[in-house]
Amino acid sequence: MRVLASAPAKIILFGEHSVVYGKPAIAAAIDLRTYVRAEFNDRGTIKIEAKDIRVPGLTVSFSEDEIYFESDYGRAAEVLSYVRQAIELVREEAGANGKGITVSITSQIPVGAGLGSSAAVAVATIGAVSRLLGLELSNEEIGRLGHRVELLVQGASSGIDPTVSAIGGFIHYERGKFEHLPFMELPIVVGYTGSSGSTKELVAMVRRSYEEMPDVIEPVLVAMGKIVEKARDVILSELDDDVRFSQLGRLMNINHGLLDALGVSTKKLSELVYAARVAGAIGAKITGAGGGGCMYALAPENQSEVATAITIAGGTPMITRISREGLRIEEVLP
Ligand SMILES: Nc1ncnc2c1ncn2[C@@H]1O[C@H](COP(=O)(O)OP(=O)(O)O)[C@@H](O)[C@H]1O
Ligand SMILES: C[C@@](O)(CCOP(=O)(O)O)CC(=O)O
Ligand SMILES: [Mg+2]
Repeated sequence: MRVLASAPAKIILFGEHSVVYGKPAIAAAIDLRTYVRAEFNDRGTIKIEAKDIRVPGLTVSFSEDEIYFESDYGRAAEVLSYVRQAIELVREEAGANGKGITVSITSQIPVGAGLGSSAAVAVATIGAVSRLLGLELSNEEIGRLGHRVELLVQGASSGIDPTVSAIGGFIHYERGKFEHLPFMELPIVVGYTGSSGSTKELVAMVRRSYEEMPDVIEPVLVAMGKIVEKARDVILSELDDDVRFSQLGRLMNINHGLLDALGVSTKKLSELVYAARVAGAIGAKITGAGGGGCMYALAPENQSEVATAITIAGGTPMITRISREGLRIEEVLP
């Protein structure tokens, strides 16, 4: 038997980092996907073929008639830990420890770019392997298992990414509880810096600041939570789109300033944010953990000008759409 599952990337519209401290956040699944194929093998091992992951540190030695490859095995094992933990967790849930499983991954999501590649790969793996083992899990339950995978690998995780990747759409999330917000076409442009940041390291960095200066950092996190509640009110309001977008844009700019205050922006991210605003975006901010990765801009009237400005500033623009669908079982072959 062979199962192919896919799960989407996401953007965090408001509230990354503060969501780890129990504050609310708003996120949407987007139309970039990670595909995971799962099948049994008879060796009793876990085998992972990750076609889009590059592991640095490969050394190749050439002698007359032989070639030797050496790689940093520790790094390779670490990079694959989301997939491995996802498989182990599902095997345990299914009472199938020791069952040989091969998974093969292809992904459209840039890695470490704030678009939730870790959650998408965990959710798609759990979806494919649970179906393979005959476990009947709802997408919501798969989101919760994805959260456990992120906790095991990162040490800390709010759970918003695996939740939105599993269930799709546009959500308000707080401490494991989510609410679907009405679907809306968001006129956004995502700008990718081309560099990556590790969520595990950035979340740990914010934690250190919090522990060193709780009186300073706590009010920043509280303000972020208030931005999210205000944004939710605006999204649910009956206001005209132009008024709603202009209020959301202002909230995005304040949220970006606070993320910068936490130290998770970079020169390049800030350059893309300012380039987008100068080109007419009504709001622009980091999305995801930061330290590289992506920003997004709200540009109801001038998406293409904003995309050009991001390119001129050295980034890669992506015009994405919200994905209503979360985890999807694409194919089950006997
Ligand atoms: N296609 C993939 N195959 C295997 N592992 C992946 C894949 N995409 C992402 N990952 C895992 O997720 C990690 C990146 O997650 P993270 O630091 O949270 O950044 P983000 O979720 O923003 O992309 C990678 O280092 C790797 O461990
Ligand atoms: C920084 C954080 O709020 C979001 C991280 O998203 P990403 O892994 O950078 O896509 C962490 C979390 O919510 O667990
Ligand atoms: Mg992640």
